[in-house]
Amino acid sequence: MVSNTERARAALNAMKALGFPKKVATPVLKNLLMLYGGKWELIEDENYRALADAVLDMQEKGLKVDEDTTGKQKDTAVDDEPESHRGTLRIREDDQVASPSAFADETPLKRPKLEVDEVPESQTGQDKDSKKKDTAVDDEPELYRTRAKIREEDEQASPSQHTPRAFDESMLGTSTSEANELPKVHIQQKETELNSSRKNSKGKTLEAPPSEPFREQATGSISRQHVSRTDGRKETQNEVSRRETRASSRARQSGALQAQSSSLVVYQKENSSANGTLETAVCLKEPKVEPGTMNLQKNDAVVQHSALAGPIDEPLENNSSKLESPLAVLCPVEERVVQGQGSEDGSLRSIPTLLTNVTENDSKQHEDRAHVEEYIIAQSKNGARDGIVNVQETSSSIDIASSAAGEVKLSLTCNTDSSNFHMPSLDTIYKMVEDRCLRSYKFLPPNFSLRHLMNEICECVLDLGTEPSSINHGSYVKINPTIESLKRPGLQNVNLHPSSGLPNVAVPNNGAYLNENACGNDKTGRAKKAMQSAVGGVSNNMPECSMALWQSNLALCDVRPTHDINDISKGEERVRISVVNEISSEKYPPSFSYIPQNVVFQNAHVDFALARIGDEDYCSDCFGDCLSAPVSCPCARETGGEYAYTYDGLVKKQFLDECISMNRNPEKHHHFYCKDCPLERPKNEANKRGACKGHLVRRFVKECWSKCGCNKQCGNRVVQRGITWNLQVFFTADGKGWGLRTLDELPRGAFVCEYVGEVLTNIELYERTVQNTDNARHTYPVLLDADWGSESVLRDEEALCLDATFYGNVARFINHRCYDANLVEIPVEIESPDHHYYHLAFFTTRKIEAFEELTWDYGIDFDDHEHPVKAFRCRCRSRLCRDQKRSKSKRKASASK
Ligand SMILES: C[S@@+](CC[C@H](N)C(=O)[O-])C[C@H]1O[C@@H](n2cnc3c(N)ncnc32)[C@H](O)[C@@H]1O
Repeated sequence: MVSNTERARAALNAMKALGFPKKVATPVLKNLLMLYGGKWELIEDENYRALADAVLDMQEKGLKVDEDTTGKQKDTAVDDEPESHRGTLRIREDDQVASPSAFADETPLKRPKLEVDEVPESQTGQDKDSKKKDTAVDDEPELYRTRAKIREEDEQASPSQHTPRAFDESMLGTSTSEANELPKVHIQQKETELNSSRKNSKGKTLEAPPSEPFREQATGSISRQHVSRTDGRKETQNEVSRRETRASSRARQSGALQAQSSSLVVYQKENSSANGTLETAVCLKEPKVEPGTMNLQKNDAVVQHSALAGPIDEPLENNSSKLESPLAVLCPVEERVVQGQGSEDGSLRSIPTLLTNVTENDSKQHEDRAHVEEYIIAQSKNGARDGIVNVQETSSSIDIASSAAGEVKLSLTCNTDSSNFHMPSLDTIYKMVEDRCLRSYKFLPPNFSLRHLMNEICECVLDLGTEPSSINHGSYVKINPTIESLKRPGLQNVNLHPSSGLPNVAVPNNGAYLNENACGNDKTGRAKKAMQSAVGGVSNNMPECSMALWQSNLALCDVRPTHDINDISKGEERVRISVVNEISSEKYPPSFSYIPQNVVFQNAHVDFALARIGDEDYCSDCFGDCLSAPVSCPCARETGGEYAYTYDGLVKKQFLDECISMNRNPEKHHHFYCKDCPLERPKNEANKRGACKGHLVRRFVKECWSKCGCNKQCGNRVVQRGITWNLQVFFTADGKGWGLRTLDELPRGAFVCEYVGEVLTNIELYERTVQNTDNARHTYPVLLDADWGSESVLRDEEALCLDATFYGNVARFINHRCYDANLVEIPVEIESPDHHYYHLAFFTTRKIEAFEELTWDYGIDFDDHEHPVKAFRCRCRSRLCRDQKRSKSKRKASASK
């Protein structure tokens, strides 16, 4: 028996003979082997044709990338290219639609073919000439010559198989019998490209009667490829059966996975040729097999394919009764929400379907699992799609189906008016969804990846579905999350983020099974891992986009603690910050991510460039401790030439008094009124924009920093050294929830902590609060408006605030106290001399006893109903409580009426 090593060597040698170096061919071979589930015969078939094609595809892809990087290069390349190649580029450029390659980023094997295998009969003489010229071997780029060479070898190696020749002139004029032997996918794809290219590159459509569906496709925006015959000729029965026979034998080799997809090709082709309407499925992957004839159950799937099966760009037929679906994708009858119904207006409906395939090599027990993502857009007239596609009348749906053959399919159905629909690239979809999730849920760990989540979902379905106790082979899970439903509040007892939302999940047949196993009790723990990996390993910090499946299971499982009660900062601070609750049974504060320093959420402009720090803003000449120097350095300029701190690291009395006074009696201090207030700008849309309410002009402390000559122990560096006192998060006894207290006695003027959170633009904050339909309990965001008066116009990205709701430090636990709070916030400049961004540091307003609660005055106007965060009923118990005063005056007013 020939060993794998020998087979690999032989394959690489064959590639070498074709001019592909080992280092190029090796990774492709590996990929292919994975995709083929270790079936060497598929690779060796036809003198390694599949491998050669894959290598070529990869090279071709590389070529396109190069071309696309510079416009100039692109133009030049196009001019020298054969028409067919040019066409492919044009499709991308002109139609602004993701090209096949755009969907095939994951693996070169996903790239569709670009061969000239056949030209439609309707092609004009002029076209033929130009085609001949374009494809003449002499004019071909090396890539094409190599392809031609492969084809020649193929023919020599297995002439009986009628392997198509590339760039054979005899194939350019008409559909020869030889050309008819080509795998249909190649032919039709090529035709599409040719037609598109001609139209796009020469500014006119040169061929084909408009009645042909593919013409519409090539010029429209919905789809770039399809697999229908485009020569206006219906396939003869002989051709169909010959093709099917071929496919059948190939399918036997390659297994059910390939055959499943292939069956669709047959179906689509037959219907398209019979009908010719614009109902198209686009598959962006190249099959190595032809339409198959596996004995599949009829299930009317709109789109089916596999990692190994190829571009299926054929028009779909209304009458879907002939459409065959994979054996395993059996939709329980009760799950067929809509059968054979169209959109309400009867218009075309586009159904982007996202598929993730997981191929298992049985013998290796999951070792050679290959994940391949594919993209298909299917369009069906009048929604006549009964079967596995679950059509929601008004919203989108996601269907998951798994097969005994190890295939997991996720299909996403979106109802839309398709008249101006064009298919975006998978990557742009991922990006947009991630951006939206981030905007809506605010709580995605930085490494959250939708792509990863998709793969993990498939793996989980597969793992759970292949558990011995499972009864769900061929089962069908229906999930209908819309962005809105994702925002719905999460389960209360799950201890997830308060703003978590759940998609609606229906789990026919095996709901109980999933509940038992999805919490990580399955053998592989993959379900739990999926959760964690999708959100960056923090399972309990699940964002709203997590699936209800996982969340409901969490409720039944022992979940990981939300926080470490010994140190809520998880070691991020210099001191440990413990958590205690002596009042209620709530063990931990609600989930949030602890960060010791501010992080920019998205659009905030925060510039730490050293070059921006001018001579007047740092002390290059200082050495050691600036406070000990005989003369104050430039860093003291901000505080009138005197440092703000004492040798003991406390804020000096005079400066502190001034800051306290500003907080307690803001009306006595200078306010700045913007002409165009950034706080009012976002209200434009709602026509609620009002006049600037004024911003208190505050005093800043400026600390020395990296550009300065002094050392880290310099007395003018306090806030940047972080928390030094022992603090504790505790549950308050007076109904304020969690709070922060000191375990040490604190002197007056001591730095306690900084308010740390996400740096948002005010627009982002506005969007957050407006979108906060589920009333997530926000901590109080703080405006960084202390120096807005120094700018004539503040751009949106410079009008910033801090929000600690989702990411923050201990300061998020500091409760409010009206007027006589024991902490005062002071703006501190550290890294950046511009005051759009600065640190907000809390200093003690008086001596504070150990175990005293720390408080600060949020500056709430309890009558201001426009504040982003709805005011609470104040329980500060200060004699000067503004809320109490308000209540009293309200009571008085109503009593006097
Ligand atoms: C920044 S958080 C403080 C931490 C919060 N207590 C907790 O449990 O997470 C602000 C929230 O605490 C509560 N809070 C703060 N000060 C309060 C006060 N004086 N009276 C009543 N509730 C207060 C309010 O719910 C407010 O929205």
